[in-house]
Amino acid sequence: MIKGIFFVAIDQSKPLSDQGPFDVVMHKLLGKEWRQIIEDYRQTHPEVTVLDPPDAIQHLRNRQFMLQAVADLNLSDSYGKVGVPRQLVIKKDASSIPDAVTKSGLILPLVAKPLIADGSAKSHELSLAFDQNSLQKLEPPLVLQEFVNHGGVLFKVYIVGETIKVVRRFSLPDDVCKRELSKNAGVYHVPRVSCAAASADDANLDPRVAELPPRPLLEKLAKELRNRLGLRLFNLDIIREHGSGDHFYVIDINYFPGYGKMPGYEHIFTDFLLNLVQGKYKKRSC
Ligand SMILES: Nc1ncnc2c1ncn2[C@@H]1O[C@H](COP(=O)(O)OP(=O)(O)OP(=O)(O)O)[C@@H](O)[C@H]1O
Ligand SMILES: [Mg+2]
Repeated sequence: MIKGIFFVAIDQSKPLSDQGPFDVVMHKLLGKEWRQIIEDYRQTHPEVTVLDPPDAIQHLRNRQFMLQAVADLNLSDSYGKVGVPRQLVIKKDASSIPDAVTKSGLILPLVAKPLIADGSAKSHELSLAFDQNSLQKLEPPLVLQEFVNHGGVLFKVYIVGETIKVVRRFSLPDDVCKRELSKNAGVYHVPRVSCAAASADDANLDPRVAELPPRPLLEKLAKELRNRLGLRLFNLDIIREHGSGDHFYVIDINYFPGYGKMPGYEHIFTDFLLNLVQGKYKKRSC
């Protein structure tokens, strides 16, 4: 029987005083970091199932390491290839960026992403740098990623245990660089396009852009990443390189994404939790 489910979520964009009562009590009374709180709770309550280990969740908060598992996997089969954009980490000193970019061989335009992605608004403020001079206007610590042309469509792949759901979303258009360059050279602040409620499902899109990634490819990718990341509840943002047909890039991985936007989430989640409990009981009775 499921007695209760606690999803411990700390909203990093708000001060602790504005958090829900559970988090505040935990923090204020114990004065500990959230990971330690869960670890301690797990030790003293062995009957409780922790859905995903705190350290594995923490790993996804750093964009330097977030996509490493996908790069290591280097997935390529008859259905397509999955990689990650080439990227460079800049920890400090904005004036060193132009040189570092030249040495790395990265090709402009570059997407600049804050190094830490912790759910706060600031950590999701992205910029596009079009020219060498504008690079020193960026604010480290950050990750610089090559912009991959992808036809303005992104695939959000939701993973809940062994279930996968894919939805199409609008993304940055390929000509954003040309358009912004004609207005003013420099740094363009990227709006949070993929969070917009609008789905791209009904839009009149070029079928070569809109076609979902092949199911067998996604299944293989999800299975491998579940194991490599050690997580069950996450999503992948995937784009298809424009004109490549079957070359995909994972550009972002989020832990416990907004599942409310995943079609059929009520049933999927209920089944996931019930399977978990049944699995636990089976183990106990063996
Ligand atoms: N390497 C890239 N090439 C092309 N477009 C990119 C690239 N990286 C990011 N983008 C665009 O920027 C958007 C946001 O990037 P990303 O998902 O990495 O950041 P985020 O902070 O997690 O944003 P969000 O929370 O909106 O997903 C993507 O949805 C996509 O439109
Ligand atoms: Mg994203």
